[in-house]
Amino acid sequence: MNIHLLENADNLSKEYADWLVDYVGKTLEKQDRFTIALSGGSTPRKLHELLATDAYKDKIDWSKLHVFWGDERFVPFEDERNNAKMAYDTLLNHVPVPASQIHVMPTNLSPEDASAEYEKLLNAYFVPADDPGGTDFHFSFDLVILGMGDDGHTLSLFPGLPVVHESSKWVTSFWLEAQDMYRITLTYPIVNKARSVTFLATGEKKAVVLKEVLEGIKNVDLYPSQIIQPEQGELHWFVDRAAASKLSR
Ligand SMILES: O=C(O)C(O)[C@@H](O)[C@H](O)[C@H](O)COP(=O)(O)O
Repeated sequence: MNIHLLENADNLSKEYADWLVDYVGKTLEKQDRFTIALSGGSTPRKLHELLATDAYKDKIDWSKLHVFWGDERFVPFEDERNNAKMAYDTLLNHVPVPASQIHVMPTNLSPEDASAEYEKLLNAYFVPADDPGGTDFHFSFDLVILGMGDDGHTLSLFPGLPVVHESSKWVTSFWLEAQDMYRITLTYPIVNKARSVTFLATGEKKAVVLKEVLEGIKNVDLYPSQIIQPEQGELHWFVDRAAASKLSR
């Protein structure tokens, strides 16, 4: 695991943007597409806005990006809570990713149909045609960007819910009582097959839970972020000083 410790949220966005430019560039020297799953929440906003500035826009070959989401609040696209809307407003409306390569989690179908359709799409992207059962399938996304809630959740894997352990599907949906809405989310097995997984966590409200997630006893029901452990890929945590303030190292 790699921990990138930055002074504050602005520095973190800049460090992450530089890391991303480098990683996308190196990956595209070896292959001609880059698959990325974006996160919802508020933390990635600054990063998105930075990537959309003139200073960064031209450093990434956006035409090669294939964009997905890690999870979605099951509200219409126009709703301010919709994760895809946030990403369009802050980044995707400002950079030239071909529309056919942007794969929003649908919220205009039933939650079950939406997750089944998204899973089918991921299958088509990641399971080699000569290995339909996916038995020799090593990697999914080139990059998954994740956030972590103050309660230790990531994606829509919330503490104490069965969805944390879902392993028979890559995408699932469920009713989230606490927020009075359905959620659609990637599950841990497909995320753990990514080549690189990066968490972004800032602010003192995350300090206690970050310590538990990184240094505490493993208990994924209490701290679902702990279930994210790439099998063969890299795990990076980008944290600011406030979020890291309780870590012992
Ligand atoms: O849709 C969502 O709510 C998420 O994708 C969620 O997992 C998010 O990443 C964390 O809650 C962190 O959110 P913040 O960045 O706002 O702290």
